[in-house]
Amino acid sequence: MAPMGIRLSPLGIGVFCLLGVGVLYHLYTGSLSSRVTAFLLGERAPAAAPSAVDLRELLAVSLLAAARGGVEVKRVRESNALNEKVKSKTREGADERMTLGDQLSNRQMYYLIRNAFPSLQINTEEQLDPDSQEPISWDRSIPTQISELVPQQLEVPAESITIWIDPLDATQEYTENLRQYVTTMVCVAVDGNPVIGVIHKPFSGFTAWGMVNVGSNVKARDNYSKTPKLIVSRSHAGKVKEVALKTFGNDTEIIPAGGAGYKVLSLLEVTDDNQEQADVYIHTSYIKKWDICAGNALLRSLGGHMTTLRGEEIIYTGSDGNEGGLLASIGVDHIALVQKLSDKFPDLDKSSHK
Ligand SMILES: Nc1ncnc2c1ncn2[C@@H]1O[C@H](COP(=O)(O)O)[C@@H](OP(=O)(O)O)[C@H]1O
Ligand SMILES: [Mg+2]
Ligand SMILES: [Mg+2]
Ligand SMILES: [Mg+2]
Repeated sequence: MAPMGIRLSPLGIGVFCLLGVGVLYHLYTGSLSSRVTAFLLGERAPAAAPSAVDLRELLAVSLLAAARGGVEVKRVRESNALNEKVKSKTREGADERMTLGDQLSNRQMYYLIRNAFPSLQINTEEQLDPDSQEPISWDRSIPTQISELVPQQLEVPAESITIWIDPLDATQEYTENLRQYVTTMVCVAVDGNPVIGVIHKPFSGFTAWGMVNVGSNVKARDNYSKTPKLIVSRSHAGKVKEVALKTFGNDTEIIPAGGAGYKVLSLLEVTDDNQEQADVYIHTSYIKKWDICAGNALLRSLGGHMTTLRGEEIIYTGSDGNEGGLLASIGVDHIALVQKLSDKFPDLDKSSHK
């Protein structure tokens, strides 16, 4: 009989003893004691550093970022207050322009991704003012088109990821009000390989995305011409026409167009008005990785290729520049194209076509 007339049931004693053993075990292993200590000291428990990131989440946030950036791009263009500046010169001496559209889109896109994934490496074209951060957040929802395609998490180590953002591709054409060429782009590279690409057209609302080995919302066309129609830069042409005509013949059709994103879309079956079609995209001068990474991932997700003119894969880590020119194709023999180029230009090297 217990004191003061309380009777302890044997079951109650058993449960109490088990709880006691559990508490002692947690204290011993330290997990509870550290949490109790943190609580007593008023500390917030540190969030576990996420060492793995779900690629489905990265695709979802990339789509949202491209769309949010696009809203700014469109709004600024429609306001007609572009606040255009020359920020620098290209190696060839052309003006590199930047507008309020580039800057505001950059801020939205960068902080949306940065706030959702603070530990990831993000490389974006425009500079950010650390004093005016954007308190934008992502609700972590994954669109059904993605979750249906990939029901399971696709985890990769956070350290393996590099994100490339082009907040406004075809700035030159944007300033000329050639709206069809303008895109916003996000790319996710894993160990330097382009894996997720998003290209969004702000003025039509069209978006193309692809994830390598997973799928895409667009397709390659059914047919590509054996005498390829080439698409090239209209504002940073360099020696591309000379190279194109000498390689593919003087009768080759060449389409000058703005934007690296736009030119990749021209190789695909795209249900968007104001989108020309071509068979091969060639660029002979220097170009930055944020201009080409999304298109590279998108093409790869559909079985296409984007390489240097020499056929080398482009690695999306480290320096932001691509030196070896660009050759992009799908549905044709890419190696044969590389061979054709090097037959005509045996001395084609990293510096000869800037
Ligand atoms: N020689 C060069 N040097 C630097 N950037 C270049 C370049 N050629 C093209 N680009 C960039 O690549 C993108 C597509 O160019 P183009 O329309 O001439 O094909 C543009 O991106 P932005 O508009 O994002 O700056 C442009 O600035
Ligand atoms: Mg660009
Ligand atoms: Mg840009
Ligand atoms: Mg630019």
